[in-house]
Amino acid sequence: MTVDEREVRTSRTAAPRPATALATPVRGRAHVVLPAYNEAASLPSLLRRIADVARTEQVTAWVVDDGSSDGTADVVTGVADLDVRLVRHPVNLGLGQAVQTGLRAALSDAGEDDFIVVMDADDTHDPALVTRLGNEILAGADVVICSRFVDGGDDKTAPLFRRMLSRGAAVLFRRVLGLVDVHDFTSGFRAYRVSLLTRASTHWGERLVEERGFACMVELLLKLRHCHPVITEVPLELQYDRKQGPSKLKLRRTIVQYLRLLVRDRLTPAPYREL
Ligand SMILES: Nc1nc2c(ncn2[C@@H]2O[C@H](COP(=O)(O)OP(=O)(O)O[C@H]3O[C@H](CO)[C@@H](O)[C@H](O)[C@@H]3O)[C@@H](O)[C@H]2O)c(=O)[nH]1
Repeated sequence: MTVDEREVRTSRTAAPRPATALATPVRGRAHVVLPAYNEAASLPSLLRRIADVARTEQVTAWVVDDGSSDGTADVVTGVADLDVRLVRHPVNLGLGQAVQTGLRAALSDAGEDDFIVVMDADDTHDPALVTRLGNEILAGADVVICSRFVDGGDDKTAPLFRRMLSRGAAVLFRRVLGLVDVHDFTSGFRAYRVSLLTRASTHWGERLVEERGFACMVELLLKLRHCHPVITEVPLELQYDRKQGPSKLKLRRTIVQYLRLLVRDRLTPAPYREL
């Protein structure tokens, strides 16, 4: 089975896209947002791998250095053959704020045919998938999730307790939210159509991402779902064996954040009204 023949699912809740008979879709630039906290050891290798993708794709990488103390900002400069932009938080504001900063920076520069990718900066995500993500967006997807939990995806290189957390969260969110076509709610590797993020960002402004930690990925999906996006998934083989140093995910804190997000979504629908 080739990669392209592997499972790709489309959200059943998606509203039909209006006919754009006269417009020929154009493959735009990939804006790759990399939220980074103390990733000086991993970023050089990751940026080189993104530069390889930039041989065949138009790519801008947006590194958001979130108050790192290990010289993360210093390793970002001077990557050959890659357009890299650095945005810095003077102090650590957390993953959620770094994602929001990166999305806003990329949106301010992106054209309507471009697409925005968010991926981890720890070199465990293969940037070669960016091409596949662009194809999915061109084919009509609004959100593309790189999923560990569809055919062809896996997270077997990750520690057992981390795998249990991600799978448990996926089962819980699918059941409670009824988004049955999404299999990996917490993946940090995704692509978004620019017009979708612009709409959501205009609506929510600074509140687009309120979660500070890893729950921000789920929060974004919950908010975007009110725009009735077409959501597809492509398989992700997590390359956790490339990781330098320990995970920054705090297990108990993240479980609490996931549960709080679910309760808030169920009990207070007001901020999540239709867009
Ligand atoms: N800017 C910023 N980035 C942060 C912070 N904490 C973590 N990150 C960034 O978030 C990414 C993931 O952090 P890791 O510490 O590498 O977590 P992981 O164990 O690889 O997380 C895996 O599981 C998560 C939950 O399922 C997934 O969300 C994630 O994509 C990945 O698969 C990295 O790019 C890391 O720099 C922070 O405070 N600020």
